[in-house]
Amino acid sequence: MQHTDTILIVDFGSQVTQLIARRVREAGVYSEVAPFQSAEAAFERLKPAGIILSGGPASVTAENSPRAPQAFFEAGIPILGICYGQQVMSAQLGGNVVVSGDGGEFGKAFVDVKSHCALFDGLWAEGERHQVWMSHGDKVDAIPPGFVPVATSEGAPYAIVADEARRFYGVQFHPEVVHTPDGGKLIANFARHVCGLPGDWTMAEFRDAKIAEIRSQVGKGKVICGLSGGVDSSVAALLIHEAIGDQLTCVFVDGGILRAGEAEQVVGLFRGHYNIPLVHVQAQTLFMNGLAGVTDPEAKRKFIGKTFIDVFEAEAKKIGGAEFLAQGTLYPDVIESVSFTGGPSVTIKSHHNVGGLPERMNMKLVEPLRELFKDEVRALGRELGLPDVFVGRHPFPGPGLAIRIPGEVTQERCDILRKADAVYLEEIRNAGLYDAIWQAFAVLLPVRTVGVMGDGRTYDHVLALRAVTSTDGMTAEVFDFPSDFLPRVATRIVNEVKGVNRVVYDYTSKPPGTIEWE
Ligand SMILES: Nc1ncnc2c1ncn2[C@@H]1O[C@H](COP(=O)(O)OP(=O)(O)OP(=O)(O)O)[C@@H](O)[C@H]1O
Ligand SMILES: O=c1[nH]c(=O)c2[nH+]cn([C@@H]3O[C@H](COP(=O)(O)O)[C@@H](O)[C@H]3O)c2[nH]1
Ligand SMILES: NC(=O)CC[C@H](N)C(=O)O
Ligand SMILES: [Mg+2]
Repeated sequence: MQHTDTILIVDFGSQVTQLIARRVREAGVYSEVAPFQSAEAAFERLKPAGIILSGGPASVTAENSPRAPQAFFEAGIPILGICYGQQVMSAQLGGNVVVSGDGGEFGKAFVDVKSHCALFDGLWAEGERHQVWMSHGDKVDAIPPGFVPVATSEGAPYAIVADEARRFYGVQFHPEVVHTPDGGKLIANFARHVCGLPGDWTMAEFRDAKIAEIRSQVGKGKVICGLSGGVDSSVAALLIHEAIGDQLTCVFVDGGILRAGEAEQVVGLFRGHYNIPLVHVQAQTLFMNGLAGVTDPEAKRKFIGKTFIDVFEAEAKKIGGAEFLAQGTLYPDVIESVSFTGGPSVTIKSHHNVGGLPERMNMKLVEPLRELFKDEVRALGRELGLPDVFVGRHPFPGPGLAIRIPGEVTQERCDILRKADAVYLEEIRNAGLYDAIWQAFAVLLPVRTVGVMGDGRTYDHVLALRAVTSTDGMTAEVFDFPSDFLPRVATRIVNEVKGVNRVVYDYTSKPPGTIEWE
């Protein structure tokens, strides 16, 4: 893709680098992330109007720690260094970085604005104090020639530094995370005001650029698209269909780990709205047999990821072969499974469509949504005219009910969970709460407790209910139901679902919990 008006983000391995890209896109400016190892090539290709250096886990003080290409500092374009990015810029331009003796700053902090710089235009004024989010062990203790400190914090005398002549800025905190309330505006000021970009980039442009990219990747080849009926794969399928028309076949897999009525609903809705060939594969036996005896969450995920691919490959054969497999992979799937850059960030869980993929794949991947977050995909879906029933659906993970049954997954347990989950979702819809919640589901625990029903003793499963709000699935808050709601659901479930005699609610936010239990 050739873009003018681009910002290049150099990734040093931070867990939140893509959030920088997202904030820049929110400011109406296109941006691309490149790992520091290949940043020079990306620079040549994009000819960016500005550069942002990300945070990262390394210490600038360590031997052989990553550096930015020195030529970037001589290119005459604005640079914003964030955390590690600020530290590396300081080290490379003649300042100094030390490991702070008192262990650093982690979490909420405040900066005091000491003097003005272009990042603050229309936003912050001298003498004000603002909340930011810090996560650093090292700090800059001498700034390079040309820089002045423009804001300080308790733990970082150089919380924000600026060299207005060269348009270089460094911040020790993370403006890209929501816990820095004005962070998005600081990044927008950098992208539009400092770099002088118009801020007119839109999802419509993303759509056009991706369609061109898909055409050039696929050529005359055939594509199989794993379609779950979720918003991600539906958007991916539409985009690919716009690009290559009848070279595309969609495949919906029912492995017995779907919710009640889901297969009929998805296949019906999709066939009702679109004229795209859709194969409905019944693979319940294959999945259930393979899951027998598997209790480790990562082993479940890897088995499911591999089995999905086996099914896709078998279907590809039936249509005379397909060179490409399309998936609705999003950025959060990627960041939690593997580091985006192959760099040093840590694996949290193997999403079935990324870290759960088998090592040898016969088909090449087409993943047009790989850089996007869920709410951006929803915006793209609306852009493509996807009906609200698809756009507004709660996310549902590919490994489905299997990762909501800690311990062994059996047909019987899936059936119990399916029933309980359906009651919970029905009550949520009846209460008009579906759209206020980001994701809601039940988890069947491998724990039995004693109860009393009809004067008899019961000894049955515990069911946990979860509901969260979120914008992108990277962080989540517990949903606060009206006080009569959960008791009503609990009563219905215990009365209607044989095998469950106790219901509990999960109050854990993400972090420290994840949304799913496995
Ligand atoms: N039952 C399924 N059949 C075929 N492909 C699937 C199935 N479940 C998941 N996939 C594939 O795995 C990808 C990732 O799943 P994921 O759940 O993240 O996305 P989604 O289902 O499209 O959207 P959502 O996150 O809203 O549920 C999907 O985009 C799709 O390509
Ligand atoms: O397609 C998917 N394949 C997976 O393997 C997978 N694991 C988690 N999820 C979904 O991702 C979001 C974040 O979930 P976690 O906080 O549990 O990581 C939530 O929306 C989860 O439902 C998955 N989606
Ligand atoms: N978040 C970061 O970029 C941290 C930078 C560096 N590793 C430090 O601890 O200071
Ligand atoms: Mg899904």
